[in-house]
Amino acid sequence: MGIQSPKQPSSYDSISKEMLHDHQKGEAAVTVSDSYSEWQAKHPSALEVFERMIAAAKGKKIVMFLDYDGTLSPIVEDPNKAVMSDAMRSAVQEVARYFPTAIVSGRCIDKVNGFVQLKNVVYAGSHGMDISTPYGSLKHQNHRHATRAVDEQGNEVVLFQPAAEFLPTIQEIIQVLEEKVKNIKGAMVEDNKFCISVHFRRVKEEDVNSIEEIVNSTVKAFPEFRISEGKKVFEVKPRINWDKGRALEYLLETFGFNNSNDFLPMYIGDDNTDEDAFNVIQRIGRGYPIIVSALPRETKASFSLRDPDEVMSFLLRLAKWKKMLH
Ligand SMILES: O=P(O)(O)OC[C@H]1O[C@H](O[C@H]2O[C@H](CO)[C@@H](O)[C@H](O)[C@H]2O)[C@H](O)[C@@H](O)[C@@H]1O
Repeated sequence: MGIQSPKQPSSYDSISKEMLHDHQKGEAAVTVSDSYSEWQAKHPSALEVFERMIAAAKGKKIVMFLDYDGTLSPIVEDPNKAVMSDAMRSAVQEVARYFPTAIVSGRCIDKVNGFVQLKNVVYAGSHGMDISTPYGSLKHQNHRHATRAVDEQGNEVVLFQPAAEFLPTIQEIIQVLEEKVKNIKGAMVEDNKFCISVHFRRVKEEDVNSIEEIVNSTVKAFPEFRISEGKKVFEVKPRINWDKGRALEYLLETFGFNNSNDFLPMYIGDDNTDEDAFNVIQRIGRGYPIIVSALPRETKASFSLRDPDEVMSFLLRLAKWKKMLH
């Protein structure tokens, strides 16, 4: 780790069961009883410790990983309207001018690409189960699930899709779920290509249990799938050993950092699935895991930012610092 990171709370795994029953509170995270300032003392604001962070990063190659929803765009009622502001877009573009940058989202790649609309970043969709990286300029190894392809813009890319074999079953599950939730007002099934999001943000409180039962009973018939919970959403994913943490490792290797010791990954995210990436950064013992949260919560992140506005300030500051060094 670049600078002394504060002592971490108990393991993320041990809290996941509790999370499954937390949806009535709304955000599927385990909140802690600390006040925000007590919590921040354990997870200092990345803006407040910025100078120390960059001092420790000197001479190291920062690699930036950014989650999308709740990090680059605020959480909104309608998932289709979670647009990113132009100001945030320029901040990400600026950061990506100086550091290899990846957007790692639960959304399918096409959707997140449509929101972000930047060419100088790489995209990992479906919680890291769909990674598209430009062919030729990066250090691709021989991976079983990687194939060369041409994307919609005509660029040669390498697609890494470890859950490709599940695509037909995912479509089958989507049909079943859509049929079953169609009479529950506000419920929405989102096709994220290699995973499915069943949203209940706009569902009446008394109908949330019915949604949970529908998801549980549907997925029971497909034992090769599992359910996790995010921010007012149940997510159905293939039961494979792949997550945002594994995606971070794959991307570090593809960016060419597997045999080097002068890189420093920064990962900024707000959701439970981002904890897998925070865990990897803690395990490799280098880098800055930063949680976006306006509430104290259990996390493996060492640092914090309150909301997407603070994320934007942090990104701009980082780009400005690097620009001044040039
Ligand atoms: O990994 P992420 O990029 O953070 O994506 C996680 C999920 O985000 C989206 O849902 C969440 O944001 C919506 C828009 O603000 C909100 O309406 C919803 O309640 C949240 O759960 C997205 O729609 C999901 O597909 C992603 O998996």
